[in-house]
Amino acid sequence: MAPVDGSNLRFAVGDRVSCNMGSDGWASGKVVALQYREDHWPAKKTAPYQVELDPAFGSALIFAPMDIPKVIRAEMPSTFSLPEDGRDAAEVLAALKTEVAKLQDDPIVLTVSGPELMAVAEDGTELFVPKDAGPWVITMVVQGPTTSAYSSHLRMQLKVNTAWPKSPAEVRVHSWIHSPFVKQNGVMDEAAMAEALGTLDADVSPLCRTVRAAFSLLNNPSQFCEDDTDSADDAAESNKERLDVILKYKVQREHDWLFDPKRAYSTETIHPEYWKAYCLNTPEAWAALVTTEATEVYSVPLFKPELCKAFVEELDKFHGTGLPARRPNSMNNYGIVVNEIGMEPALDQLCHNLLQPLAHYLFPGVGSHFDRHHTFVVRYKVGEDLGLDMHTDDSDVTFNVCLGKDFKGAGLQFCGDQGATDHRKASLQYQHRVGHCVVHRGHRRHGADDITEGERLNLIVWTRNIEYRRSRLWSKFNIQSRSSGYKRESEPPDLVCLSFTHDRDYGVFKEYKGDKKRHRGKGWCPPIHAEYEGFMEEESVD
Ligand SMILES: O=C(O)CCC(=O)C(=O)O
Ligand SMILES: [Fe+2]
Repeated sequence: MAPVDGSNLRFAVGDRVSCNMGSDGWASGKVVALQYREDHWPAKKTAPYQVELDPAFGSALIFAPMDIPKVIRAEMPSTFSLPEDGRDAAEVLAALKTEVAKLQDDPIVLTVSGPELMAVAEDGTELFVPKDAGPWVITMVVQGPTTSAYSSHLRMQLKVNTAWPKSPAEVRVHSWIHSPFVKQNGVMDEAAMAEALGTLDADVSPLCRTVRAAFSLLNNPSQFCEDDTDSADDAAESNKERLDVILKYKVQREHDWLFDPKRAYSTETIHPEYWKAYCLNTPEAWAALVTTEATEVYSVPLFKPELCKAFVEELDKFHGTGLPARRPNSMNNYGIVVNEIGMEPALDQLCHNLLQPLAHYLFPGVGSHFDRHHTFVVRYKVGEDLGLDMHTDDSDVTFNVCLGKDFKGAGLQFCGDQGATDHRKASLQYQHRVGHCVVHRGHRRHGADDITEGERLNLIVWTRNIEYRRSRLWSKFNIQSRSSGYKRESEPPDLVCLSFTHDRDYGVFKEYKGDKKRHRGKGWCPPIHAEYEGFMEEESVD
């Protein structure tokens, strides 16, 4: 056990450190105390460090529960630190280009592009695109060996800064893979990467080694999980289950081309107006295409009717097989996550190639780069799910495309941004049109009105941008910071904007019917400090 004075610890009071904040990435700060204790802790419990985070991270006082590199480490060099070996950014970029060319010869790398400049948010600042000094992003599709639980193609990105290769690349896995080394946001665990890099020969280029290291962590997790082989086994099992469904369904597909990244979303299937704007990719072309439905809510024609029809037929076919489907979220009983039935490679192409430029035009910064996408279909029908309660999405930019079939009702009601004074004030009732896509920010409150006739299926793409989630802007809308950036509501809510799942005053305005009763008294909105004048909280039981 470490002596109480902390002399065994790696850092001293005043040292600059980075702390692992889970899916929020790393936050910088300085050590302010050693062997920290809180009064309510059991007698012998201490945390090795208390750390004061920098103002960019809210100046919070946190503690590091363990003195290990996964939890706390020496402050990482900033992306913008210039190389210490006398090179300038242009030289680093040239070296990177040579390395990328070598990657093309690596048999596990199917495609590679970049390096491209990326928008970043260093140390919690706003998102911005640096002019020429990096960081850069390299995008790849890598092939897993067919015998492993990870046999699918993996889309990955490497974020590389000007201190490369001294400062390692951040590896992001965009494809949905269960791995003990891929964090919730898709970033590969830095300490595990360092360990895996240490096992590889130094005679290949640093970029090839990075890819190889990531590959071995994903493919042989048990080799690196000596103390915890269970988590490696569980992850492998989950991958296997997922791939089993994909393989079983592969031989039963109605429209094989819908799964083909080269054919699914092409000039044959994409609405001609959208295709035109996409090919021109100028602000004028996008402006001519986009309809502004309300502030920050836009719509575009996206799919041809043939594509919508084929999509709906494919989903009907999948439902008919009885294969297990993963539901998109707890609010939806009949939708499915389409990445889980084998559509991920084709949807990657829709998302990263076709939708990305539109998002960049509509929401520069947050929409300028997508990391992961979570893509699913929602289904509403009389006798099944009718509509969707008011909510915000766990996405940064959401695309919602109506696939059909025939239906009445089912408007999409928009209110305000989470944490804004008009969060629960109505702003738009959007009417879905088959083939059209509505685009909005994830933090916008919205919900689907009940369907009154027919059946409705919509394809929903939730995109996420890791850099944005590291920025100050994100902490404003982040659910966990409800208590900080959240503004006081200006007035009582509009009835259409009330949520039976989230609101503390739903019962004051509306009756909880049927199954909704279980939510009474469990809401969080508005947070106490953001209550409007005259706010009354509902009684927690009937
Ligand atoms: O039904 C719709 O159109 C909206 C669905 C939605 O907002 C969601 O699934 O997050
Ligand atoms: Fe939503």
